Amino acid sequence: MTPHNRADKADIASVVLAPGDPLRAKLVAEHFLRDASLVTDVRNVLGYTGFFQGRKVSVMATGMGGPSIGIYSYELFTTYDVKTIIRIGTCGGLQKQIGVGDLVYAMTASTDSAWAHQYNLKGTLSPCCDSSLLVKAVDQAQMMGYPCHAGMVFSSDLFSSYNALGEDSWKAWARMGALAQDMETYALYATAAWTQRRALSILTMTDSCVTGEGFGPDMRSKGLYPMIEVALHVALEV
Ligand SMILES: O=P(O)(O)O[C@H]1O[C@H](CO)[C@@H](O)[C@H]1O
Ligand SMILES: O=c1cc[nH]c(=O)[nH]1
Repeated sequence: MTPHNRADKADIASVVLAPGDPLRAKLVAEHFLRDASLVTDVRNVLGYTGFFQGRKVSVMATGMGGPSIGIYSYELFTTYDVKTIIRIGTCGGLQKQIGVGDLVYAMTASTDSAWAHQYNLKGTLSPCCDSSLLVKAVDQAQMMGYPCHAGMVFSSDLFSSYNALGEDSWKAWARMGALAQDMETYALYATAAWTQRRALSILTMTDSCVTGEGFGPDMRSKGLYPMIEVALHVALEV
């Protein structure tokens, strides 16, 4: 147990899928896992453990933003000895070739946060995903016929245009090649690096900053199924 997780250590699998939204964790447990049970609900941040094709898998929400996923991932990697976290998140699209619903794999993350200051590095940290997870996820998407893009994502402390620079705040990051914007990948990858564990962020592009297109309310759960399917099949192989 931790201040943020009431599960017993044995109740958390060695691989955890990690959406921001607690209700997405519930959806994965109810629609994709067998024999899933709720193992933690501290602060209504829901975590479940069940089985996917015979493999024990946990799915636990992380909340929104680096500090929030930082807490949950740190506790999972250390107290719970989790080996692999696969984030299943949504993102804003920063490039025109990325369609609404496409998968974005974060090879590395850039950030506007001060997250890496804690490590006292004499430079700039560019944390990256685990390459073996990335290769498996690319293979899975190709086999399943889901469009996917791999590259750098921008993990911000701020949601999209909710900031003083407003609507065009993402453009400098897009020019530097960021595929998409989320809020958690940087802190997750840095925490995985610090604890010497493995992580991959698989994101679904739900809101294009380029075109203004996005998922309607009905697609905000069903439209995430390809990402969930890919993540679960990657989990089978780790
Ligand atoms: O859909 P999730 O996983 O929460 O991810 C994205 O959605 C939230 C913002 O709406 C942020 O957490 C962002 O990173
Ligand atoms: O961070 C996010 C997540 C979803 N959509 C966005 O525009 N930004």
